[in-house]
Amino acid sequence: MVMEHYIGIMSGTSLDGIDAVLVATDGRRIELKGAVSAPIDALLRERLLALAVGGTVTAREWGELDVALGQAYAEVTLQLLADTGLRAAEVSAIGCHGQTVWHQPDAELPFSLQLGDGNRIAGLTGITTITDFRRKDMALGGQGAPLVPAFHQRVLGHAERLRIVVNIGGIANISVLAPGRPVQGYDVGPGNMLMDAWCRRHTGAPYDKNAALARQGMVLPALLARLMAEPWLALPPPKSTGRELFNDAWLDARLDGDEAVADVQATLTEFTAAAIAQQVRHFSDGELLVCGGGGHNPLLMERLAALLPGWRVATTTIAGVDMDAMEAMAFAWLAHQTLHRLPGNLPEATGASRPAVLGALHFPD
Ligand SMILES: Nc1ncnc2c1ncn2[C@@H]1O[C@H](COP(=O)(O)OP(=O)(O)OP(=O)(O)O)[C@@H](O)[C@H]1O
Ligand SMILES: CC(=O)N[C@H]1[C@@H]2OC[C@@H](O2)[C@@H](O)[C@@H]1O[C@H](C)C(=O)O
Repeated sequence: MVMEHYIGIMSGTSLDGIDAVLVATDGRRIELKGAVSAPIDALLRERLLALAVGGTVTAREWGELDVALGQAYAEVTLQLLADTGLRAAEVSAIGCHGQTVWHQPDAELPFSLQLGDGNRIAGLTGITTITDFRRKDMALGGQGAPLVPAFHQRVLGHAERLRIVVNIGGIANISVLAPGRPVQGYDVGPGNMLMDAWCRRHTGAPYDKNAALARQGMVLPALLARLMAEPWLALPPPKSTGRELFNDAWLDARLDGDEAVADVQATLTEFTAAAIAQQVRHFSDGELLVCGGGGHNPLLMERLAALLPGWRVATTTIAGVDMDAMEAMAFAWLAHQTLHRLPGNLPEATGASRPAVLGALHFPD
């Protein structure tokens, strides 16, 4: 098949910024050609956070955030084109995940909502733009997440070795790539979300850089046990979660209130590793390949290795796929699938009744 260019844009639940990549793909081979990251404007971030924890919002606020994000995604795309020297006409499509502001897969009226106006992206870039990747899967009874397992399988599946890819973004999700078996994939618990929120609340810094704060503290066993007792963690897959569950209120309800800041940070780091390890242990020993920002947290990586003796713990970068580009690459690949009317979801991961062509198309003309 012919190699075509696609752009993938991801701004994840950590709300740390926008990642955009340019790939060449024929659906099977995927080559990374360029990448740009841009911070999300601080005010925009605060407004989005307020929305993501269930704050009251007017239709006007809603529409403004949708447009502001669409504008930001378009600007990152134009930067990527400038950096790589490619013209818009040479890009087949953009796959833009958008910003998740609410995800309720198990409610009576399930939905997952991502903001970022695709009309604006298509209009400003001149490139066909695909958005809203999750709701078709949900319409078919699925969780609408995770969507990356099919892509993980394509780029990191191994003929003989069991590999588990864990994306540690705001939420942590795993893809179990077992030779000769269907891919399994589901969310396993918080990724950086609780660690980031605690650090931000007590130091003002957006995250605990290199685990400096956590290393000053001690794990509090009673608190760790209360965190691990969260019933969602023990639910069988398919399952997905988000900030709607793992937020400040959830943590505060489990604190005594007199804990030292660094001890809570240490305990949250341990909890994040333990919730991932607990799921990985269900499978026989193999390789655990980490992508997403959590792979840059040295304490988290140490704790995963310590909790999983017998597993080789490394980043996906070592296995050949850039850990920071992985998710954006997945949405570039999903755009390829949609444009060619091929399915993007894996029913065994999301629980949907069938594979489906995902997303909403916005043509630039
Ligand atoms: N040097 C570092 N030390 C500690 N943590 C780090 C470091 N670098 C990145 N991180 C963590 O990674 C986070 C960003 O991760 P990432 O970009 O994968 O999130 P995301 O795009 O929101 O992901 P998702 O969509 O999967 O939720 C930061 O908020 C921080 O917690
Ligand atoms: C609703 C939503 O945005 N979910 C994200 C989030 O971030 C990680 C995890 O939770 C995963 O389920 C998903 O993202 C990836 C890209 C996915 O769909 O596979």
